[in-house]
Amino acid sequence: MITMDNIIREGNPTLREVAEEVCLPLKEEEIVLGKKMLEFLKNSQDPEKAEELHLRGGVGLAAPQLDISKRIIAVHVPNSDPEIAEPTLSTVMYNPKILSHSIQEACLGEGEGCLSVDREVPGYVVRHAKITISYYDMDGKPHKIRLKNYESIVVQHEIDHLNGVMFYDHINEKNPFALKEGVLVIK
Ligand SMILES: OCN(O)CCCc1ccccc1
Ligand code: NI
Repeated sequence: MITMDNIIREGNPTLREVAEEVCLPLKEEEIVLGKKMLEFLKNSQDPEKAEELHLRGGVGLAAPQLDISKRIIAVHVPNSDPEIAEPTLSTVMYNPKILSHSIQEACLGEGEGCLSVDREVPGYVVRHAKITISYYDMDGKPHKIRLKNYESIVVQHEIDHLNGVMFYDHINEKNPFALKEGVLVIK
């Protein structure tokens, strides 16, 4: 089971590498890794398990954060409506790729954090508002989906990890809360 001890922190060079694509058909160990990454996210969002295992809550995780430089990410985004148990996006993505994106940009109103960054880094992380991505799932099945709002932001944060990019690389150093005209601020 993955715990915080398995997550490497900023300063580890793996976080600045461009990760390798995985080959199809997926190796058993790559499928098992994906399942463990998703399990970690679910545990991190379960109050009892998170406390018991000392987990920071996470909605996404990328293999390089486990010191595995492969293009594998997991996302588990709960529904913003607490009445709805079904997550809005819960999957493992192999070789995720942004095929196209909106001109419009967006950012989270509260900024971003990262399980590999043990400090607050205030500021707007401006990203594409909408993206169309392709990826393979754990069964090796190809997908092409469009994402917007919070899900789009999370997946871009994770794909950044596959390219050695950290969220604070996007923050305007001079004025972290500078916002160009028309950028959508997601609450
Ligand atoms: O890479 C995963 N991670 O460090 C956990 C936090 C994920 C995340 C947090 C804020 C906005 C987008 C994504
Ligand atoms: Ni991160």
